Amino acid sequence: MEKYDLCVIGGGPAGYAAAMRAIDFDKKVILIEKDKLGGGGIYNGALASKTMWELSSRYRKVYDELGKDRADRNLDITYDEVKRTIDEAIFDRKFQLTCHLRIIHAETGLITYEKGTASFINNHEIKISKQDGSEQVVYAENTIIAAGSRPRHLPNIEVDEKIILTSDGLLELDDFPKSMVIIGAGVIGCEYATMYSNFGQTKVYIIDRADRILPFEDDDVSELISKNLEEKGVTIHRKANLKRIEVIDGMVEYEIDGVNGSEVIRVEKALLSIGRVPNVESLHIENAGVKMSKRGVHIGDVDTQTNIPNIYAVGDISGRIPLVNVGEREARHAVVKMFADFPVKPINYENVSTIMFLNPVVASVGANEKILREKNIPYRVAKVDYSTIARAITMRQTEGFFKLIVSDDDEMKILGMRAAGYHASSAIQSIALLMYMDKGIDELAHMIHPHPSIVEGVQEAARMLLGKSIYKSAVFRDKLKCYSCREGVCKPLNIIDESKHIKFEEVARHFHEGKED
Ligand SMILES: Cc1cc2nc3c(=O)[nH]c(=O)nc-3n(C[C@H](O)[C@H](O)[C@H](O)COP(=O)(O)OP(=O)(O)OC[C@H]3O[C@@H](n4cnc5c(N)ncnc54)[C@H](O)[C@@H]3O)c2cc1C
Ligand SMILES: NC(=O)c1ccc[n+]([C@@H]2O[C@H](COP(=O)([O-])OP(=O)(O)OC[C@H]3O[C@@H](n4cnc5c(N)ncnc54)[C@H](O)[C@@H]3O)[C@@H](O)[C@H]2O)c1
Repeated sequence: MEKYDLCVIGGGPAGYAAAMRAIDFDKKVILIEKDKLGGGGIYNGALASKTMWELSSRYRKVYDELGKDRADRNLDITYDEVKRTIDEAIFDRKFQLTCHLRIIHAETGLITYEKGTASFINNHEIKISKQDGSEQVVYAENTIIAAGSRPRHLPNIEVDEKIILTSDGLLELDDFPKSMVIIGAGVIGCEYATMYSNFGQTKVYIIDRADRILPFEDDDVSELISKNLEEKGVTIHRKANLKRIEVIDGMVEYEIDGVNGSEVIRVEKALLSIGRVPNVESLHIENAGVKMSKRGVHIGDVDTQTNIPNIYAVGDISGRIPLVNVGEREARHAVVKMFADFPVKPINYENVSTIMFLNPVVASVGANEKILREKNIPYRVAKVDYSTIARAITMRQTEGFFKLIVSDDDEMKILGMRAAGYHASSAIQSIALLMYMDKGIDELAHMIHPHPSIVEGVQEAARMLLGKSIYKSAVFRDKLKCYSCREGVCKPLNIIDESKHIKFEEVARHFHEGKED
């Protein structure tokens, strides 16, 4: 029986990162993948969907800038063309990962790649069941489970991936559906609602049982995204209870109880996007003695380690935060914990940055107001509207905001940021780094940022909290906000004496009437 220092189960982003980090420690590794190298990081997941989002956003921008009449005549796009672009992106990434793996194998002899389904015989022996029916058993000193997740189904909804689909089947369609209902207005639901409505060939309906889309986000984020979806013709069913959904004459008929009472609607396709579940079943973790977490929903409770000391769980299967960047981080961490001869600090999940690919992009790090209110943590907020940022004005993209959240004390420790708007994703990293380095906002306020740049808006937010912003929140009240919140009560900060307050609108009218320059 072949022996390895490390067996990695699953060749998605987490598994691949684990295998490559183990090479750094000169360890002998076997990477087992049952389907395609790259997993959900490439296929039907991050890379594929973001390629579609990029194309749909560029398409929509050109469409809007040309104006409907000209755009309708000149801007035809077919689903085949969309899929071709996605396939090209998939190929590029797949090609890179595969060639890289092969070269590492040839040059170091440390890594073996096996295609097959892995399952535990015990905590050191793993069986690989191959597509040709053959089986192989390997011995591993340590194992990392990185078997990922799959879309959650509902017991009363039969998914055929042709008419009723999940994100696994959506990109296999032959054409743009004329109409589609999306069940679940979380990240996947809202991202696909954005993409399909951007292309303008699909009437999109979106259902959530919560009272708003993206229910885990603050109201301002949710409202901005809802407004833009609705402007593009998306119907949002809020607080909706899906009573029935069935395929009738090749069409999807669904019935909801919502704020408008009971409604029955027929559409061409349905997308189910109500969360994901870990791929545990094929692994037979019980043979190795690995237990599900205390909550029973994931494995690997203690800083990526399972209850069996030589077995770790990383990425989506760990059930913490299902993101590529988190999976890769957990994977690298688990390998270091396993092989390093120095102490390793536990992973800090407080400063994970994410981007939701919507209209506009929403980038996040750390806590939002909702989380802090739920935990009863006092906080201060500075919110800067894009319309006050020079770069946004030059881009003629003035929709969006930066919301910087800090602790409600003299230290003003950064607790989180939400950035919604053009280039928002490139602005989040400076805050993530400050959080990682446990720094306050002083450093940010004093740096000299390039001009004009969108990150000047983040800096202005920091300055506003320190009471030294260029624009004062008491003047541009609808564009700048600075307040503190404690036990559910929020109070404005930096306010000019109310009795002396001059309305901005009055000055603006005077400016226009006097034709001042
Ligand atoms: C539509 C969509 C969009 C997304 N967009 C983003 C995004 O923009 N940014 C982001 O960070 N994340 C995004 N995600 C999430 C991201 O794709 C996942 O978090 C990431 O792929 C998880 O990586 P993983 O390695 O843990 O699992 P996976 O990528 O699921 O890979 C697990 C692999 O394990 C294999 N496997 C399973 N069981 C076995 C077994 N018994 N033996 C051998 N192999 C096995 C599977 O075939 C699979 O290849 C998106 C997800 C979806 C669905
Ligand atoms: N850009 C990104 O980073 C990105 C993109 C896509 C996916 N992802 C990852 O994938 C994960 C899964 O995404 P997701 O959208 O499937 O899950 P999600 O947790 O983001 O959203 C699920 C939504 O479904 C709703 N819901 C649950 N049960 C329902 C029911 N019975 N009827 C109606 N609505 C119901 C919930 O209220 C929620 O809004 C995300 O948590 C995210 O980490 C990330």
